[in-house]
Amino acid sequence: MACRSVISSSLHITNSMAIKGVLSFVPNSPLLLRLPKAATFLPFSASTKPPTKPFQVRSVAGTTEVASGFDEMVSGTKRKYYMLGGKGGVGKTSCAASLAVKFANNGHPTLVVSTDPAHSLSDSFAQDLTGGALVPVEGPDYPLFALEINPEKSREEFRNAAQKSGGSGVKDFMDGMGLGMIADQLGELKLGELLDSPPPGLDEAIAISKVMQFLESQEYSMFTRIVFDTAPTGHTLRLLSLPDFLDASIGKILKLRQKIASATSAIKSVFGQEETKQNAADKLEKLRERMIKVRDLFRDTDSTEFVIVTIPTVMAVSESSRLSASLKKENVPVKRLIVNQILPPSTSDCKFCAMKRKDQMRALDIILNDPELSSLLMIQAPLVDVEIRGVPALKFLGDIIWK
Ligand SMILES: Nc1ncnc2c1ncn2[C@@H]1O[C@H](COP(=O)(O)OP(=O)(O)OP(=O)(O)O)[C@@H](O)[C@H]1O
Repeated sequence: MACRSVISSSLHITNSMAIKGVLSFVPNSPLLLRLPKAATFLPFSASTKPPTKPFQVRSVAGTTEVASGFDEMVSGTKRKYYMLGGKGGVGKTSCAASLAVKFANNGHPTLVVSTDPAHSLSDSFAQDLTGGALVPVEGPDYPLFALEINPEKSREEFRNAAQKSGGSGVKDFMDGMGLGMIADQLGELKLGELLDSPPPGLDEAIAISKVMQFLESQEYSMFTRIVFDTAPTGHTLRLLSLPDFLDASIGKILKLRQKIASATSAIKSVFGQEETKQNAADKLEKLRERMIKVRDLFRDTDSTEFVIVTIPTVMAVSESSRLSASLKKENVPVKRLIVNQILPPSTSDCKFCAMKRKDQMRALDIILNDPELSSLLMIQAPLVDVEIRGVPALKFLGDIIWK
């Protein structure tokens, strides 16, 4: 009974949404888009108390809507990086994919990359993007390519290669992955020995090394906008603090190596061991320096921006606030906050919708009073009444969010 009432309420949400009918599926035909001539829903219904701060200036809907600053995001031909991140399931992929489509429709050859081990870019574009290579996305005016990096699978392949043909297999595999640099740096550390207990964060190292590949290789030089659909908050922060993580991992690697060395060769001269360790340390230090270069790039306000995506719930807002604080601590530029899946005011007597929206308004109020989040440009994205899949739907969402 309870279940039935939720289902009927959900249907009610769909029917009562002010943007209902904007996206409609016709069986056996492509997605039809009927773009609204003018958005008619207002940010607040009479039944919900508006947030205490002047919310309208940041509203996506209604007459007082303010742009997300897309003009600034799209201007200039110098390469720019956008990383979208936040709590799991809030709509990071949809927002990242819609931004990539928008860039590609506004003159930028664009690459969208997923570093989330649980990829959903393929689902979002309704296209198979797996395989770890660049895949062209059909539809936008300018080239749009997508890349899903699967760090866990890569590690598995790495392990297999090592088991099959020892050191050279590892080297070949790493070269193929664009990781030759890491192989060179770590070569003397006998990576095969470490595979049974890979240092924590190897996944992130693989992902970041792909980023380094973008920066250096000719193949990627055409892209003037690179959009990252990042893994949920925890992973993102580890990725951003990679040089620190490497410091810790380097320590672990050297300790492990020391253990192996003392167990297998008790008679080695102390001098010889020290020398090898010193070489290894030097090489790892070089690797760390390269990672620092990447870290600096991600902290470069001219070329990089981290966009936090959230939904209007207290839990998601709390996590976003912590993420914003951590990013600030890491000196990563953050300007925009997307609040996704906002319900329009209920135009019916649906109690569920009214309650839900009231809750959402409270969460928006918390954002506006949050010391970490209140200074960000808040972009509101409505909950739309169909799943956002495929380029036309992403274009539609992008035209709402990125103005
Ligand atoms: N504004 C919206 N209106 C309606 N549905 C939405 C909206 N934004 C996202 N969705 C839907 O919510 C689901 C989750 O979205 P998405 O995959 O973009 O989230 P995510 O944060 O990337 O998730 P994950 O952390 O699992 O990767 C998808 O089915 C997507 O179509």
